[in-house]
Amino acid sequence: MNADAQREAVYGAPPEMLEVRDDLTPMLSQYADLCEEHDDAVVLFQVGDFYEAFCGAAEAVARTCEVTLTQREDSTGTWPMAGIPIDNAAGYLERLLDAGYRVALAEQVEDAEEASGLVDRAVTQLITPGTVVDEELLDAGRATYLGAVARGGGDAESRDSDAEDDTDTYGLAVVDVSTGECLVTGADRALALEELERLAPAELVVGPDCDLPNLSFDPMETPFEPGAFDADAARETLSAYAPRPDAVVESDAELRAVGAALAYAEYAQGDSKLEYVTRVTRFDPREFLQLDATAIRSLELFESRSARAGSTLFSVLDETACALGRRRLEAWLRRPLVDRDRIEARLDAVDALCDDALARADLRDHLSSVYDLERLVARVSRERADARDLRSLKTTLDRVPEIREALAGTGSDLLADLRDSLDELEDVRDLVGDAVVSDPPQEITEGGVIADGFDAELDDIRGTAEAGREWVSNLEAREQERTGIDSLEVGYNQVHGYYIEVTNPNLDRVPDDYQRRQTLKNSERFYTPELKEREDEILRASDRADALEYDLFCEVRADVATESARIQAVADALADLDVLRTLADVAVANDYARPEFHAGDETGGIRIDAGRHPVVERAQDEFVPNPADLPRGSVALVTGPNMSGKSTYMRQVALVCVLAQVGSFVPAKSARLPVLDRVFTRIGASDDIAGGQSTFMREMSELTEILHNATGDSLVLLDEVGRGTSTADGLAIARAATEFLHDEVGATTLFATHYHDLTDAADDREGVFNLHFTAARRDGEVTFLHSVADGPSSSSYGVEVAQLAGVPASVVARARDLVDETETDAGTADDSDADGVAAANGETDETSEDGTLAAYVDGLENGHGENEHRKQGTAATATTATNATAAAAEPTPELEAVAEALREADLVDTTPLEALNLLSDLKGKLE
Ligand SMILES: Nc1ncnc2c1ncn2[C@@H]1O[C@H](COP(=O)(O)OP(=O)(O)OP(=O)(O)O)[C@@H](O)[C@H]1O
Repeated sequence: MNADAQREAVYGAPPEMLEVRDDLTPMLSQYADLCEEHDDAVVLFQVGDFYEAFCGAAEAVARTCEVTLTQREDSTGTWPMAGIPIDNAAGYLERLLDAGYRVALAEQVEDAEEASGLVDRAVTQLITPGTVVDEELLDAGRATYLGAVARGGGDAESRDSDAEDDTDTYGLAVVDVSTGECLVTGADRALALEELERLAPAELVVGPDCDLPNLSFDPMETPFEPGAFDADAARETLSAYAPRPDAVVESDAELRAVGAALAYAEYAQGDSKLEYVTRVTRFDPREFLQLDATAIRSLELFESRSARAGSTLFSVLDETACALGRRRLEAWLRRPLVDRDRIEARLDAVDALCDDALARADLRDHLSSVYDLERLVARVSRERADARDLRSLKTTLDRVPEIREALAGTGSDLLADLRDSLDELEDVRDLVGDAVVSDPPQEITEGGVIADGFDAELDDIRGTAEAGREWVSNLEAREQERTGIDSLEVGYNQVHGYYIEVTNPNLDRVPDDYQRRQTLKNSERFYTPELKEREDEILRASDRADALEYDLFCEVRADVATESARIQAVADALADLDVLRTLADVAVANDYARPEFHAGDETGGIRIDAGRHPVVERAQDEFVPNPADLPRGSVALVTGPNMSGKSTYMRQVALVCVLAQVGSFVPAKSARLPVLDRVFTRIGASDDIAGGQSTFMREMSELTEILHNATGDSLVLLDEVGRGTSTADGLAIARAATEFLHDEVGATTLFATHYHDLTDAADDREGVFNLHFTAARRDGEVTFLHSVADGPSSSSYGVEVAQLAGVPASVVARARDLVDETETDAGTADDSDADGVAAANGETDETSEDGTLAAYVDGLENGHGENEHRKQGTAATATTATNATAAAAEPTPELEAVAEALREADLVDTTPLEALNLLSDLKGKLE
């Protein structure tokens, strides 16, 4: 049984219970019913302070949560049982979710003390990765989406079977059940899938006939009634959230997707409308800079793949003061803009804040005491908010006037608009302020929640209780006087209530109206009829007060819930403000510059003066800024040795563009940019290996994506494309792709390559040019300069990298001889101009054709230092080289062993780091 099947096996009513169904105790019968109704989840059944599971589900819960498996015995049998405490259920629920279970919480929905017979229970909440609302299970900095994908155009039969996949429309909708955010979009299959990857919902319901490939993220796929995807059913669901459902969506597929997403969200929340979903927002993916999952990953926006854990663009930018801002920053980074006006509006706002340190500091200060309003208001609507939540709402609203004040002097249209949309919500604030005490208890059923003066009846009841207590507190003195017993005491305990305590020696002086309550070793406890009456009065009043307080609290909460839309609008503005002030803080702290965009009718390229990589610069003592001047539609071929800075450079150009379109300042002295429609990346030959596809196949399908979809407004980064096959084929593919991108697509392209021969492509196309990174070599030591220069690279420094890695001196010396021989034979030592930096420094410069370690090894394998592609062109030279090598030296046994290990190494899939490890192993072998 696979893991999914194993999980599903414990869903539904336990078969052993069904066998004795009619004989089950009422409680277990209720359990079996609920399991049958919710046969897509583990039902956790509230029994007092615990959630219990039985039979197979109990075993799964015990195993997953590491709790004891016990038994419940009754006349019908012995049932395995496992329970988790309700008070700290979150950690256990998280374990169940992590293990891939879906959980249905069956809670007691009536007061156990008031129930006559069996307590009523119902499933109040389904807990799955996409529907969690519990704060402890949510990531504060990320939206948790549940997604639905639907395919348009009616059912499968009526769809034109000859139609191409991408002519079909797909709809995609996501709902964040914890905040009420609801987004819907539609596009052709490819674009919709790309958007799906970008939104990466934690859970997915998939409509009929949808054809989804393997996704790069791992959502829980939930089977959900196909009927929810019917257009009519979907329209019906959506109409509860939008008065004119067809005006919200633009296609049948979108309607089906958003209808199903909302229906599933409702189902998960106990089949009720989600009042806090106050807006369904439709967007077109083309309204944003399209970054597919590969680009998001390879640009390391949110996840770092290097050893520098945590070093992502997001982590560099994340100076947000509150969770609202953190989630908004994430959303902005995932979807940079393409609308020039909106970008400029954000940039104006950041600019204004950069100039106003005081406003920035004030905003940060106020925003840092802002609670997660979106999730708060959702809890209020779901009737899950407690008194502390309402106070947190008030604390947040108290900050609004101050935030408006801090914005008063800042001159930007966007900031002014945001300031205007900061409704101070005085009515809500005053209501909560008047109703709820300032430091309320966690429980809302045990009193102490509602403030004095809020409700006359409550004040009256409290007055009665208070008067009773005062009477009691004076009783001691009165009774001491009446009885003459100075040691007489009045006390209270939970079990017996109020009492008058008299020590044994004084018992003879006890008046007649004293009635015995309790006998202790040295004393007796009494009560009087009057004391009993007062006690009942106090207790009645407290009970009534508690009940009334609860009712009043629920009324206040419901009143606040009716203002959800207004509160959400404030949350929205606060989130934007926090991101804008964060971007300003980051810009000032890191010396970023405001980017400029080419005017509307200009079609300029990318021009960056002294650009830096925002993440790498943080990890370096000294980062070398580099310029970029990439005319629109040009292809820059970037060569240079391993470790010289090619990837960093290419990524930094892309990151500057992405940041600019987010509305952020950029790490550069200045930048003049086009508005890009997409950024494509194909980076690293051994990256992103998807199951079932060879590295090369994967590489080629990504290349295909790019060649098909890039436009003249796109930026394309290619790193070592073609390396996964033979040199001749790889070079040919790289060359053809370069020509196609230049001639047909017109996308601005940066292409890092070790194929030196590719650099010739610059000779016959004006828009193709060479850039290179170089290193300085002095006394056999190599230093990477990390600065970009015009023209192709001429030196590989592969031997120096080997030396840096600790390859034995004899091997390094031999390799150097081989390189020298190759260069002499090939007569290619004409590169002094190309490596201008090194030459200008008076350093020697050496050349090889191909900078990869693979090429170096190829040379060894062939018994000479020649490369395959070079051999093809100059057979005569190759012969000479072979002779020269043969004459040079007899290989020693150590070298033979090294050569053998190298022969066996699969260099196609070898990363530079692995290569260094390999070299270190070889060194070990020789030693
Ligand atoms: N401009 C720079 N200033 C300072 N250090 C840099 C710069 N660019 C890169 N580096 C440093 O050099 C290291 C290697 O850079 P990078 O990975 O870009 O090289 P590469 O040429 O792409 O190498 P490979 O061909 O092996 O992939 C980086 O991790 C960084 O530490």
